[in-house]
Amino acid sequence: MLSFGRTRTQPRSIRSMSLGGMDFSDPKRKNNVVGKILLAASLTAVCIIMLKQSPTFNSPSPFSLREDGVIHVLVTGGAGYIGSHAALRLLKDGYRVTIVDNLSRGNLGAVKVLQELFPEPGRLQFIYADLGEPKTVNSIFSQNAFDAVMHFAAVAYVGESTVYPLKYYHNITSNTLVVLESMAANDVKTLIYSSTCATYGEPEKMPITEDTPQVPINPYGKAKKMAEDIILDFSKNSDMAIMILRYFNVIGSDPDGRLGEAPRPELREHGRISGACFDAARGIVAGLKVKGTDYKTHDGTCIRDYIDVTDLVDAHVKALEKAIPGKVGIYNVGTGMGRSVKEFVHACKKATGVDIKVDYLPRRPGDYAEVFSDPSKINRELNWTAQYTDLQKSLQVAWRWQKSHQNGYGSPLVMAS
Ligand SMILES: O=c1ccn([C@@H]2O[C@H](COP(=O)(O)OP(=O)(O)O[C@H]3OC[C@@H](O)[C@H](O)[C@H]3O)[C@@H](O)[C@H]2O)c(=O)[nH]1
Repeated sequence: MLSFGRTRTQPRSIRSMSLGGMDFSDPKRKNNVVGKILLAASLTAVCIIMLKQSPTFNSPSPFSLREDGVIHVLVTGGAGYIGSHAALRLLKDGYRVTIVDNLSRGNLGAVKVLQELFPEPGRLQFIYADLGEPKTVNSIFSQNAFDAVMHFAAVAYVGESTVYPLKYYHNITSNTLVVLESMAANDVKTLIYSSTCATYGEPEKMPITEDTPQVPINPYGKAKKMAEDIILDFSKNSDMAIMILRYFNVIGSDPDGRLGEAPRPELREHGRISGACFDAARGIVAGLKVKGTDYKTHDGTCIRDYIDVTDLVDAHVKALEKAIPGKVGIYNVGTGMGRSVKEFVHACKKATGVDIKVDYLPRRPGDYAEVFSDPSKINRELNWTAQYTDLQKSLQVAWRWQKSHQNGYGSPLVMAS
């Protein structure tokens, strides 16, 4: 039985939740008032349609009808790549899940997939909201009895963070503060926080342990480090159970092909290496741009530790199960193996069967030469070990989804059919 051994006042219905939490901070959208209004109108329509189709819509909210002690997890960013995979795993394991997402980076189509897999009343609810709005967030918390929060929602491109640093500090650091304040105000006792290897910067010694000094070198890593610091300071006078997971480079997708990674095409220039390789393999872009060949590594390209998303969400569930009140656990989540960008591209060519054209460009601002993890602490303390360590196989699985979803989930604001 998934229970935290405590009873809470059961939540009221969320169906009247405002749709006002939209993120218009993207500089490209700023001056487009008409665009904002149209987007707001279409999102409102789409979300209402989705909620009407949702098994959780019919009143009263099934979430207010259950007294069965099932653990209720708030998954922020649950429409995104990692968040949706985590929500799938939680639902499969019998948890009750609420996804909060502003759809600025995530996809409604991913939520629809989850709803179709778990249509039973009281399993999954979706709330469209922006974590940058404290009042909205607090009302979501006060209307639901969350037992735990997995806080994934975040912008997460190193390159983009160097161009729009304020967006990163706001979206990552400030929004984490909002979530933490709402958790504290509503007595939510467990937090699993998505942090990153980017908080370490460019350490002199490899592999990276949790004691390696954190000296981030880009706004993304700095914003996450600041969020970690806020959480750590808060924890000193709190009985909240907290786990901070520092991910290395996440790849792959659901082995059963239900979910995948669908980054925004308009952010392609900032996108991660896996998406860039797949775009090149599909011929959507002319070729892959490898950014930097003069690093002090064995082949001149950056070295990263690629962790499969299935392993990553497993680490989250283990962290949730083993979180201890009043304590903070900090863990690297990686394979312990470093691979260069050139090695990654080679694996991607094999996985896709496409001889991807490669162009070599200068370094990307904010990049560090080499990071890979020492995962022994999480192996030992959470009994977690990466299982999907064959890079080519992980990329093959992701490529299958990419090929069968040429347009991702379709428009991010509509449901996959
Ligand atoms: O098109 C591309 C994209 C990326 N790259 C290179 O590939 C390497 C990996 O870059 P990615 O953008 O995929 O990933 P990063 O290492 O910058 O950060 C990533 O890992 C840590 C996570 O927490 C971050 O959210 C994630 O963005 C870098 O050397 C980068 O310069 C290219 O050569 N071409």
